[in-house]
Amino acid sequence: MPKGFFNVPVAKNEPVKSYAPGSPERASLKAKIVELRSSEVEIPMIIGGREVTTDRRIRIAPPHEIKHTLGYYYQGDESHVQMAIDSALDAREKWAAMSWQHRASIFLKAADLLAGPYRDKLNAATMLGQSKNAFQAEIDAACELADFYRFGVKCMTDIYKMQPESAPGIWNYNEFRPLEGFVFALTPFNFTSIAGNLPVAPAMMGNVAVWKPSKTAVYSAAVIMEILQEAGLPDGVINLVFVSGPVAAKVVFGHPEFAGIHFTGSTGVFQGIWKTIGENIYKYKSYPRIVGETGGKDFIFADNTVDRQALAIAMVRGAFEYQGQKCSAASRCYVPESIWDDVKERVGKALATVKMGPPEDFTNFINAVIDESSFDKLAGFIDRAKADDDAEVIFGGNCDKSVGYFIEPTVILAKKPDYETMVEELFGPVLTVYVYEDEKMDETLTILDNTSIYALTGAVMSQDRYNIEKITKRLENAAGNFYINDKPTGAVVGQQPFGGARGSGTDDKAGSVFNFLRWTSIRTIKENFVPPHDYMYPNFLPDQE
Ligand SMILES: NC(=O)c1ccc[n+]([C@@H]2O[C@H](COP(=O)([O-])OP(=O)(O)OC[C@H]3O[C@@H](n4cnc5c(N)ncnc54)[C@H](O)[C@@H]3O)[C@@H](O)[C@H]2O)c1
Ligand SMILES: N[C@@H](CCC=O)C(=O)O
Repeated sequence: MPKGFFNVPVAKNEPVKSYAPGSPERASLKAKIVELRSSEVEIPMIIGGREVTTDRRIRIAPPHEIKHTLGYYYQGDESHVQMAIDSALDAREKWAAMSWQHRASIFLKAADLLAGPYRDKLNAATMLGQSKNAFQAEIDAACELADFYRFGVKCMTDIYKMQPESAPGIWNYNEFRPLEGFVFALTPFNFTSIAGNLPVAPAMMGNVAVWKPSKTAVYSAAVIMEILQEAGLPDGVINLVFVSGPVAAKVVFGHPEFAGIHFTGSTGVFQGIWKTIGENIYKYKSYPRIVGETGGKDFIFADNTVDRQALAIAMVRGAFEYQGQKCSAASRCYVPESIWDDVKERVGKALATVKMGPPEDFTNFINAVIDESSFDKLAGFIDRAKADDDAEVIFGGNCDKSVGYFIEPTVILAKKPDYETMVEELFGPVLTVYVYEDEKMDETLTILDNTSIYALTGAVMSQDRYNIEKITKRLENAAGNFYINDKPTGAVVGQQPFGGARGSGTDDKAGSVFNFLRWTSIRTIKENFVPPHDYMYPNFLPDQE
């Protein structure tokens, strides 16, 4: 047990490196990319700390160069999920009993390893495996993941400090127990940091986990696991399996010791999971914690006082960084008629300079979308917009999957506010603009609020403080992360706790104390120092004559 009340190192955001021409980090990252490209890796599952292979070897290719082979991973089946659960439960007692400062040390060390000696490897794996440019890999894989681990330790200790009052003669305290059972971390392809955070946040609170990453992010997941093992994570605390979602779901959600899910991904998948958990509720020892951050239809709303150049850049960066594959990406924009021609020209000017191609060429802003099914889905929306009277493709619109899954940054002008690309999450480099009549601002805000099922991120852009205040209030429930005069992407751990409501998730705010509270079951203990020796209250005594 700890012999002292220890302060943890002060959490600070990991500084973002520039990768500018001539910088040492640029040379070192480029060398790592060459190294990773030149050898094919074999990626096993990691169950109970052991490497597990199968006879199903799946090829991994960069989305931007589908003929190149980065390596292979081994696909498991139901037996591997069961094995992962068994290993997690075997590790549970010892891990749950470990002093919190030793748990903290492991994750602080992991943060330093990934921000230091592993920075290039994790960034390069993210660039090659998920087709991210150097800057986008840096803010995600290196910085956001290091932030998740360092601020996670702060969250854990802030929670441990949450203690009740004690009246004279008694002592009350909260004990923050891990959940009884195992946690399932089910992670998406688009953020290496999210994948690395979802199994770790419960583990920091003393839980054990089964982690199933997206099949299109196995390459970087393996590096995260390597870092955690090097940081000293004991065997079985986090078990990495490569199986399909439904296979994992079948075993995990039928298990009596299933204690919680930490999910990030699409809304439909989360709703299906919630339903399955509900149907199985009688099987579980405890009520499982259900934490899910899901889809978005994120917006920018501008009025006619807006700084037009700032709006145009927010549209381009907010919609097209990482090919729009951020849950936070601006995908619908409302612009008043009086300024639209000017804004359109500025957006067009910026897009004319945007380069598209593989991330190995650091001058490319746009890389490929994640896989063929995403490419086909996006191309379908764009083709329909080209043919539809209710829409017009005003920029981009070309799609080519001959070398990799490339889709030009595309802007669609919607002639009605509920055109399909104003409503549905596309998850790609497609921004839809609706031009409203200046005098119909209030009506347009109502439309915005009612157009989609989501409420993840949104931005108001204006220079009129009355409008900023009014719109911020009016759209109170339209976004869990709301921005004023900024793009709606790029939330930083410790600064903008992240998560949405409505169809966008349970809004438990990843990387914050609100999230960490979900991974503990509090036992409150009361000790009475001098217990009474008589059952009588004073009022039972007879009146004195
Ligand atoms: N709100 C947020 O914080 C946030 C952050 C990142 C991504 N996202 C969302 O994630 C989505 C993009 O990521 P994705 O394409 O990897 O999501 P996805 O829902 O397709 O997959 C997420 C995970 O669920 C698994 N899965 C898929 N179908 C399943 C099923 N039937 N049963 C069990 N598991 C299943 C996948 O294999 C993957 O590991 C977008 O909708 C995006 O908005 C949200
Ligand atoms: N921190 C990121 C999270 C994006 C999720 O996909 C952002 O705010 O853009």
